Amino acid sequence: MSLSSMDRRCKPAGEIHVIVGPMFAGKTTALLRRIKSESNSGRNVAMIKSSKDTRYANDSLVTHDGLKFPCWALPDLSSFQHKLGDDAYLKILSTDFMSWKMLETHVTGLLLIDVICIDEAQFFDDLYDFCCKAADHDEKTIIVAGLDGDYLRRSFGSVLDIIPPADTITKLTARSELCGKRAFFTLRKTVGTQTELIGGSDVYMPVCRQHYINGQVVMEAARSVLESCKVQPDSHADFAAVANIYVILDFYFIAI
Ligand SMILES: Nc1ncnc2c1ncn2[C@@H]1O[C@H](COP(=O)(O)OP(=O)(O)O)[C@@H](O)[C@H]1O
Ligand SMILES: Cc1cn([C@H]2C[C@H](O)[C@@H](COP(=O)(O)O)O2)c(=O)[nH]c1=O
Repeated sequence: MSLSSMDRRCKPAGEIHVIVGPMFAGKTTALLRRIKSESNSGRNVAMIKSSKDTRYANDSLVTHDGLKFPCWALPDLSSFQHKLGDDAYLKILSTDFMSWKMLETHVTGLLLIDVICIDEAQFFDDLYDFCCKAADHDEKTIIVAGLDGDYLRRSFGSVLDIIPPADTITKLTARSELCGKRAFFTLRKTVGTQTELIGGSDVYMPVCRQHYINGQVVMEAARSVLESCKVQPDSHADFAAVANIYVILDFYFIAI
């Protein structure tokens, strides 16, 4: 069998597109733009975000400047197909494209998903398996947006794992809140050290490389002062230490 006749028998292929960058870079805004253009081309789109993000209503995706779109808030991606219903998800049940076309005419009114957008991808542990299955076997176009790195610039969740099977990768940048230069990183302004900490501009700011390095030094100092407070609770030294943190932070975040 020639390659071109095999091609004709093949099912149409899916796609994976990945959008990464720090917080406030416009990843969610880019997803919304993409949804609009896909819907304008007549394709059915589903939007998924993580149910870990409880900042906004569970049924909407909201950008940092307030744009909204209805979405599914899910704890993991494997529950998507289950919630949506197998018929709606599995646009092509049969291996044969023609029999799908026949089936389609009988399933009127059923929402058949062509494009799946995933926001906050860093929170989904099953990202790799879901994206590969959906694109390779189920012919979906998957558009993934998420943080490539956490506040310590470590790889975040499984986002980097889907770079190899992706068709395209876009790294967006924000504007540094401290100097206006291009911001590649997210600085955490609070002393918490857990990797996952939901928040917006109250907790994080986008920064350039220089302000990331300086800011990390300041925050690490603040964290160790607070850590030392835990050793001797209720002492006068605690208040002095906490006061010091505010002086340092004031100096860094306001004076600079
Ligand atoms: N430091 C900031 N605080 C709040 N909003 C910001 C800040 N920097 C940029 N923004 C706004 O956020 C928008 C991007 O929001 P969004 O698409 O939700 O970003 P992301 O999903 O990458 O976090 C920008 O267009 C800008 O208007
Ligand atoms: C850097 C960093 C961020 N997070 C959280 C904070 C927000 O809830 C989301 C990112 O949302 P966005 O759409 O990209 O603005 O992730 C975190 O948990 N840990 C981190 O290190």
